[in-house]
This record gives sequence, C-alpha cells and structure tokens, in this order.
Amino acid sequence: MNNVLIIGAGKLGKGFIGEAFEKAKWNVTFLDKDSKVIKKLAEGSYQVDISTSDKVYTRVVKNYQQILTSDKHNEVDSFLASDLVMIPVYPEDLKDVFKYLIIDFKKMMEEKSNKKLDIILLTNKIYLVSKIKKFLSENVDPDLNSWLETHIFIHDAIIRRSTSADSNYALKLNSMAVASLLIEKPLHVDLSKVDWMEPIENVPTLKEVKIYAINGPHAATAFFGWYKHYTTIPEAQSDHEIQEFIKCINEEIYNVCQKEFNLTAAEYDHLTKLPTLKQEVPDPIKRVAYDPLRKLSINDRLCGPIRLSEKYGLDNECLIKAVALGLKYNDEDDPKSQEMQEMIKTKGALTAIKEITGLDDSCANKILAQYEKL
Ligand SMILES: NC(=O)C1=CN([C@@H]2O[C@H](COP(=O)(O)OP(=O)(O)OC[C@H]3O[C@@H](n4cnc5c(N)ncnc54)[C@H](O)[C@@H]3O)[C@@H](O)[C@H]2O)C=CC1
Ligand SMILES: O=P(O)(O)OC[C@H]1O[C@](O)(CO)[C@@H](O)[C@@H]1O
Repeated sequence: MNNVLIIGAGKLGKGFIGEAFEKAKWNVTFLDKDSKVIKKLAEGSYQVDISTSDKVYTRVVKNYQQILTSDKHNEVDSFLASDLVMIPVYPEDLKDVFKYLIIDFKKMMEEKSNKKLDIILLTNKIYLVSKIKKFLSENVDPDLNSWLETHIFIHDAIIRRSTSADSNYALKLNSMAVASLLIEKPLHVDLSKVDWMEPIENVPTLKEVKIYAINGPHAATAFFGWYKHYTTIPEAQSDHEIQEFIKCINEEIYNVCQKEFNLTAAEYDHLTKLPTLKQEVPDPIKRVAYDPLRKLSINDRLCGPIRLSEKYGLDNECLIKAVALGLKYNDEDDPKSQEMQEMIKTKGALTAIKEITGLDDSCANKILAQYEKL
C-alpha cells in the first residue's frame, strides 16, 4: 500500500486530496497545526458531497489518521514511510511548513538516505518552488542542503477544483470535481491509479495562465457579488450586470494571454474552460474573495493581466474596475480585508492602491477613478 502525508487538513486537504487518495486505497495521514482540525478528524470520518458534470454523490472518508504538529514531531514515522507529501496550505504558511519539516528531512537523510520523495505544493500562488528551495538552502546546513537537492523533489501544481465548507475543521464539505489536478512532471511516484491526478509538463507557465483565466474572473465575480450584497458565487453569476462584466473580463484576460503565452486557442480552452456542474454548489463569496491583499497583488489574478495589458497596449477597463471593486471588499471575518481597509483609511486611497497592487502611477490613478465612482 502507498502512503500519502497531507500537510494542511482544511477544505482542500480533506475535501479533495484526502478523499481522492483514500478512494484509491492509499494510507492517508493528515498533519495540521490547528488542534480543532485534528480533534474533529479524530471523530473518525468526514463527508464530502462531490458535484461532477453528470452526477452529485456523497463519499464518507474514514480510513485515515491525523496528527497535530508539535515539538515532538509525532509525524516523523509517517513522513519516513510516505511515498508522497501533499501540502494544501495558504502560500503565507508554506515557509513555516518547510521550517517545521527540516527535522523530518534530517531524519530521512539519516535513516533513509537513498529515498527520493516528491512533495507537491497546493496553492494558487505562482513561481513558489524556487522561493521554497532558496528558503531551505538558507535555513539548513550545506550537507543537508546538498542531500535535499538530490532526494527531495518539490513540485508545483495547478488546482482546478473548488472545495468549500463552513471552516477548515468542518467534517462536512462540498467539492466540485470537473477537472484534474495538474502536477509538475517528472514524478518518482505513480499516480495513475488515483483519480483526478494528472502529471504534466510546463506547469509554471500554465499555472500563470490558469490563475489569470480562471481565478481572475472568479475573483471579479466575488468582489462584484459582495459589492451587490450577494453571499454565494452562483447568486452573483446569475446577476445580468455581473454576467456582462465577466464577459468583458474574460475577453481582456484572453487577449493578454494570447500575446504573452505561446498557447493555441485549443490549448487555452483545454486548460481553462471547465465543464459545467450538473448541480450548482453554493460556494461562498467569502472563500473566493478571501485575502484581497494577495488577490490584488502585482502578479496575481487581476493585476497580473493588467500589467500585461499595459505591456501590450491592450484594453483593461474591466480589469481596472475589478480591482476597484476588490478594494471595496470589507469583510469583518477576513483579517486581510480589514488590513486593506485600514491601509486605505490611514494612507489614503491612492497610496494604498499603489502599495497593494504594485502597479504604476497611471494604472493606480485609473483604479482610483473607478474606486471613487463606487
Ligand atoms: N479550497 C479550495 O477550493 C481551493 C484551495 N486552494 C488553495 O489550497 C490551499 C489550502 O486551501 P484551503 O484548504 O481552502 O484552506 P483551509 O484554511 O481550509 O486549510 C488550510 C489548512 O492548513 C493548515 N495549516 C496552515 N499552516 C500549517 C502548518 N504550518 N502546518 C500544518 N498545517 C497548517 C491550517 O490549519 C488549515 O487547516 C490554499 O493555498 C488555497 O489558496 C486552491 C484552489 C482551491
Ligand atoms: O484559494 P484562493 O487563492 O484564496 O482563491 C480561491 C480560488 O481558487 C479556487 O478555489 C480554485 O481555483 C477558485 O474556486 C477560487 O477562485
């Protein structure tokens, strides 16, 4: 039997990754830093309602173990036994995860020095692998670092699946399963018998395209939806004004991607046009808009395409408005949204826009003009 260690047992960790590997009869171990997540998992099972393009079904996942991160590193045996490590955490938590794993890496070098292990990062942030490798090289001794370079293989992945729940510790989740997880090749582990896992070439570039083409319009829907007082994505998507706006966003993003990336229209569609669900899922706007400071940053889903549209002299009016709507996102449960509102209040909108988006003065002024109209 194969073993997978899943670090981050929140929505995606349980609702997609844990469910898929348990179904494929792998030994699944969850590791999380949140004691509530671990306590809930210890109840013995969780339920995922899975929506696909042709059916909706429920899976009860019960064959797993769960471990809380601690100074004792109780996961070390699971780490040493694992054939694969998957890390579905928010990007800002990744360095902590790798800092924590240094003890496990050392143990592996001592006890299983010939083993080669694939580690997959599951975030929506682009070009993170080199940053993590740099972080490790600066935080381990040279011997361990040269061993890591030849035994630990960190891969990025493209997530085209939404999984929601009331919280990261909830035992009832919804997952929209219409497209595979695209994982950077080559892998040392065989995933051919695990559903929804697809190793491919060229992940870094394709991930940038995916973040713009799928997550850009999705974030714009969430920000506009919030502004119009909706609470779920399907509600926002059924609003005529938002539909027209998103058509424009899609067009602007398609145009920049055509110029910047060497993809045929068919390749673009294959990557970004996902089948529709048989039945809508009330995915919360709060999940899709979460952390607007990251979502409005320079190389992310909206400002990345704006930067490219400026480079090629293409239209970006709707993207500019989407950023302005993002700046209005004010959710008291979302600390980054609160931080953003505080920045706008204390620094003034224009300075905050420049700091948040990293865009030049001319774009920042266009965003400000839209922002002031809202
Ligand atoms: N939920 C979704 O549909 C999608 C999520 N993603 C990405 O997947 C990642 C995870 O998202 P969710 O599962 O929704 O978030 P979540 O907040 O539900 O789960 C993240 C889990 O990671 C744990 N964690 C954080 N730092 C940790 C550490 N140092 N050690 C151990 N555990 C740690 C947290 O306690 C939490 O339980 C994010 O980067 C997100 O952008 C991307 C696409 C879809
Ligand atoms: O997880 P993030 O980066 O906060 O953003 C959420 C986005 O990721 C997805 O969950 C998957 O691409 C989308 O549903 C949503 O737009």
